[in-house]
Amino acid sequence: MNPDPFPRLDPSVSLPEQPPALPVIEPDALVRRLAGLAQVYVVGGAVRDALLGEPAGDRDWVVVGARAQDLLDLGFRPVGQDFPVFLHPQTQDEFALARTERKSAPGYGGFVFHADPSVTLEQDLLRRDLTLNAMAQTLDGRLIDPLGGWRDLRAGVLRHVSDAFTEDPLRVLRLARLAARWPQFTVALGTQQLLAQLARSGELQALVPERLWREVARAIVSKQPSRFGQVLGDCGAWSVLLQTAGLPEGLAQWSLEGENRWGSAWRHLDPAEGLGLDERWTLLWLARTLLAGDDSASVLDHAAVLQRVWRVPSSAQELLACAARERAALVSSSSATTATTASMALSPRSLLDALQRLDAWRRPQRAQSLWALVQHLDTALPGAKAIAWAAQQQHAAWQRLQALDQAQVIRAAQERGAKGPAIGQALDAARLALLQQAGPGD
Ligand SMILES: Nc1ccn([C@@H]2O[C@H](COP(=O)(O)OP(=O)(O)OP(=O)(O)O)[C@@H](O)[C@H]2O)c(=O)n1
Repeated sequence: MNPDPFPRLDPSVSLPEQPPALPVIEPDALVRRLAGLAQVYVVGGAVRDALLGEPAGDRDWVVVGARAQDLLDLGFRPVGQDFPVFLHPQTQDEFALARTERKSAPGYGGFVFHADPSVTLEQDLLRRDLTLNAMAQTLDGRLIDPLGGWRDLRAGVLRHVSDAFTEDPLRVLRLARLAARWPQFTVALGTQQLLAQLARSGELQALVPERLWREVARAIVSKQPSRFGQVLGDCGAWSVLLQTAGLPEGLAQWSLEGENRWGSAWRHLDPAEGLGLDERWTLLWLARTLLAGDDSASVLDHAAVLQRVWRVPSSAQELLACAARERAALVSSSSATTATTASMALSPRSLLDALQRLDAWRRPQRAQSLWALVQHLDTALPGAKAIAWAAQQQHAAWQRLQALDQAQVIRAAQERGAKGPAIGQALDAARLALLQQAGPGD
């Protein structure tokens, strides 16, 4: 039997029985005026993070006892028509009228809101995703926690507030992303069932690519990214998301024939300190490619399609494309695929070709990213040693070539009457000569 690919980290959150005092919020003039005519509360992640003593992100507010016109009169800006959320004109904080909501049709548009001054804070908290996100605080620092958010935070449990959790498929990804942020947290049993239900429901197909990618991206750079993959894999959402983006079923499956290739690929990201989003994203796919064995050629092609569907930023797309090209070049060079590193010394010509493929002179940062990320591949994976070794040689060649006075080479070529491509050829020859002096794989 395979060892557990996801050993739990030591619990790092140890919280007292009673919630700590929350900071008093000093309202600005506009919030003070609003608080003069309605009750205002901070809700959601800002309260949760303050209780954990973690740096808070954006502040979201709930306003009870006001009408949309009251906020408009004060100068708040509506975020959309018929949606009871407004932006503070200076801080850009979101101020939402307390509301209840009900799903009336599949997809994103299908919500009916009910926001009027009679909706209470407790009713508003009930429509939220997780208990630990359904806490509020008053300006003077009083915690309002009718749904057991503190209890679950202390116990390290990600628990849905109500069955309405399933009304928004993004919540699957939000939950998985929070699990990656606090890897020691568990998912409550009933919540696991709702995740699986959502994965089966067809609702994940309606996710807007930008929102989907935003969650994936945040998870990839969080504390233990493999927990994100694991939570999505366990509930079946991962395969649905990949298949929706066009991956064939066999490649999209979270685990196959007793093997969990996706799980193993995600695990590469856990110790990937020092790597940014683009590098980690590429590492995930490269690891999955090497784990694919015979199917490996198609994995990176499918990745290229998926990242267009998910609107992955171009810098990440380009890095993955570089990895795909380098891998193809290595596979086609038979010496590089043999098991021993001694036989994998790349010739000066092939090193120079690789630097050109990587466009290393114009995009040195991207080449460095590729060289760095492949060092995180598990060397037990077929082909991983060859890739890491090739990257080291390319990096060493690149460093050696920094000694070349390119301006001088260009001047000398011009003095000989060279123009256009001939100058490029002169540079190439000078670089090759320098690498040859140093010897292959030196
Ligand atoms: N799909 C969603 C998105 C948000 N919320 C609720 O709205 C709050 C604010 O959402 P958002 O600002 O997107 O996230 P936070 O939880 O505040 O913070 P994080 O950035 O960690 O997600 C959440 O805490 C949660 O109560 C929800 O119930 N369902």
